[in-house]
Amino acid sequence: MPVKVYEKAPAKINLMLDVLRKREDGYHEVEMVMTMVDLADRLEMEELPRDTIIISSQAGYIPLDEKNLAFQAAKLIKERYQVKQGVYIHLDKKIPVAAGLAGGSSDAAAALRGLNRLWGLNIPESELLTLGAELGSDVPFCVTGGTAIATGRGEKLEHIINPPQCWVVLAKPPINVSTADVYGRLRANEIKAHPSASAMKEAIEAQSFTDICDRLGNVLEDVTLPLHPEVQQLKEAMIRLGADGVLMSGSGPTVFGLVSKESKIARIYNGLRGFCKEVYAVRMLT
Ligand SMILES: C[C@@](CO)(OP(=O)(O)O)[C@H](O)COP(=O)(O)OP(=O)(O)OC[C@H]1O[C@@H](n2ccc(N)nc2=O)[C@H](O)[C@@H]1O
Ligand SMILES: Nc1ncnc2c1ncn2[C@@H]1O[C@H](COP(=O)(O)OP(=O)(O)O)[C@@H](O)[C@H]1O
Repeated sequence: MPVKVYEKAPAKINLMLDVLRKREDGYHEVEMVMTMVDLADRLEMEELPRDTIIISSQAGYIPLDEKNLAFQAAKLIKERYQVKQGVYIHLDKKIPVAAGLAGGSSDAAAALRGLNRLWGLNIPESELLTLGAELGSDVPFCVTGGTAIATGRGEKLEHIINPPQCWVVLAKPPINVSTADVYGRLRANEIKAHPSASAMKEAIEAQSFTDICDRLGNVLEDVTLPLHPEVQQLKEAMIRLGADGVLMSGSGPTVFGLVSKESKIARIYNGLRGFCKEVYAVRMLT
């Protein structure tokens, strides 16, 4: 059995996000198309002989106790599979926190995958998905990665082919947005324009970059944009600078721009750096 394993935990973006209704359990029934981008945290997991979970990170602004989603993943797997050993998990954070990019969820998913290997548990992926759903709505998608249509509260997945390769420019304004607060403020029965998951699926299956850009849509923008006008300004700046399609990811506040031509990247990246410090130019993970 290995004594140390490594896992990459990539960020997700939502190419479309629709909310159908609020459920009795407080969650919202959603329809989303999700994919991964090449901006990733890195987890190092080392077995400890004693029954303990220790988390460390160079990022000063995330919890390192039981509030950390990687800690919760380790605790869940230890309890469910009666693992007596402990683990030391180091999180090399690269994904901005509370950004709408599922950094915490992807860390939890990477911990599930990594600990399955570290402890030789042979848990099938279907079971990792069930465990993931106990940790958060976005965790199952982060367990598998790829591109998927997510329904239910986000945990039911239908995998589809990846979009065609392109650049993704991400910009996170220096504000904090809470996912629970954004869903809490949404009036699901007052949504005027519902983006279509099937139209986005068709565009991806046709590998049409233009149609993908035309069909981007996220109803959570209805909540976050009026609350934080700088997100709208960032969207406008990205379009002005030449991005082919622009959308807020998840509950925000990160805005992403899809760009097909590499020659445009420097102008967009440098232009955005005038607005905000946290800008990344990465590839779509295909
Ligand atoms: C909006 C999205 C889009 O991908 O991502 P982020 O912006 O967080 O990255 C997700 O739906 C977020 O998923 P995730 O961040 O895993 O949410 P959870 O931890 O399960 O839930 C946090 C809170 O959001 C609300 N919530 C979440 C999912 C959902 N389908 N309906 C909800 O109403 C609930 O109030 C819940 O208490
Ligand atoms: N490993 C982790 N990385 C980042 N944030 C974490 C982690 N564990 C718990 N959190 C908490 O989860 C919340 C949401 O973080 P994150 O997953 O980055 O954002 P989002 O849900 O917007 O994609 C933050 O408030 C953060 O304190």
